[in-house]
Amino acid sequence: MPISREAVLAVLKSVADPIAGGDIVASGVMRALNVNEAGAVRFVLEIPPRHAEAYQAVKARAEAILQAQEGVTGVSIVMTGHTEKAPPELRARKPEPAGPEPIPGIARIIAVASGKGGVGKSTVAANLACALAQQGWRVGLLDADVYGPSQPRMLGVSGRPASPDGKTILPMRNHGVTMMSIGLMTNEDQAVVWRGPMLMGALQQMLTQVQWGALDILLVDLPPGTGDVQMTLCQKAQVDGAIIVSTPQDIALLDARKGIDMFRQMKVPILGMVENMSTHICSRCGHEEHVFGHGGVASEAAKLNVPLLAEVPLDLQIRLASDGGAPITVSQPDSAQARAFHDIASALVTREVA
Ligand SMILES: Nc1ncnc2c1ncn2[C@@H]1O[C@H](COP(=O)(O)OP(=O)(O)OP(=O)(O)O)[C@@H](O)[C@H]1O
Repeated sequence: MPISREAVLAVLKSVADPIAGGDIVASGVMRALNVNEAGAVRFVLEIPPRHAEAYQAVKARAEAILQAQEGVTGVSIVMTGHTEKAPPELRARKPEPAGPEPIPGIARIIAVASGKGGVGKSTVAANLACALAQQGWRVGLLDADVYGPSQPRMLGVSGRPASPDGKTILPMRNHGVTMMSIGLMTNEDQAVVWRGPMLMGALQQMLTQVQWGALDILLVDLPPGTGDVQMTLCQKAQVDGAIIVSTPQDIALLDARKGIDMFRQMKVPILGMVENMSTHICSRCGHEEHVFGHGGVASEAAKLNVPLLAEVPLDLQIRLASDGGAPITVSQPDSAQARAFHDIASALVTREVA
C-alpha cells in the first residue's frame, strides 16, 4: 500500500533541524509536501543559503529514512534558499506610502473575520493555520481579537514574548505556527478597554515590530464586527484577502454581510465563506441535526458570488481540542473534522498562494 501523507509527516518529524532547532516540520524549512497515489514523495527544503552545507546532511538523512519506509516508491527533495529574493509579486508592486503597505518578509496577509461574536472565527483561524503548516507552508497567526484574544489558549502557548533589544518582539511558536497575540502582552484576567489610537498602535506594533521572519501566509484573527481594528488593518497593511466565518442562522448571516461589504469597500477581495457549526451528529446515536439551521451560508455565498470554502460541523471534539491547546487538525489529524479545515487550506492555497 502506498504511504500516506500523515505517515510521511511523522517520519519527517524525526529529522532534526540543526540550525533552527526542533524538527524540520516544526521549524518550517520543510515545505510544499506532496505524496502522490503511487507513494512518490516530493517536498522543498527552504533554507537560508548560508547554511546550505548543514542542510545537505539533513536532505540526505530525510532521503535515506523515507526510502526505507514501506510504501515509498520515490523521494525527491529540492533545496532552495529564501533570504535573497522577495516573492515576485511583492517586488513588482510600487510602494504607496500613504496607503496599505506590504510587510517585509510576509508574502500574503489573510484576514479571518466574522460579523458576529462566538461563531467560531478563532477556532477556524487556529485550525486553518495548523492545517497550512502541516501542508508545508510557513504560517503566522496574529491574534488581533483585542476584546477576547483566544489564540494562546487554542494553540497551547503561554508566557510573555521576549524582546531582546527592547524594540522588537519575538513571536511564539507551536504546532508549526508562528504566533503573536495581544493576549500574551496583557494579564489573562485583565479586560482590554483600549480605544481608537491605542488599539491601532497595538495592532501596528504587532504587525511591524514582531520578528515574524519569512512567512508564506500571515493569518489575522480579527475581532468580530466592523470596527477600528478591521479598518486599521486594511489601511496599514496590504491585506490580500478575507475569509468570513458564519453560522447558518439569519442573524449571523446579516452581520456577515456587513463584514463582506466593509472588506469590499476597503478593496480587500473576499476569498470565501466558511459555515461553522453547520450540522451536529450525535456522538452516541449518530443522529444528525441542524442546531443553527443548515445551508444558510452556502446560499448566502452564492447570492454574494463568493466561494463556500467549507462546512464545519458542530462537534464536541473540535471544542475540546481547541480548549486543550492542540486544535483538532493537530490532535486528530486524520479525523473527518480535521479534513474540513484541510479543505479550507487547500482551497486557499489553490486560489491564493500557488
Ligand atoms: N465547530 C465547532 N464545534 C464545537 N465547538 C465549536 C466549534 N467552533 C467553535 N466552537 C466553540 O465555540 C466557542 C467560540 O468559538 P471561537 O472562540 O472560535 O469563536 P469566535 O467567533 O472567535 O468568538 P469571539 O467572539 O471571541 O471572537 C469556543 O468555545 C469554541 O471551542
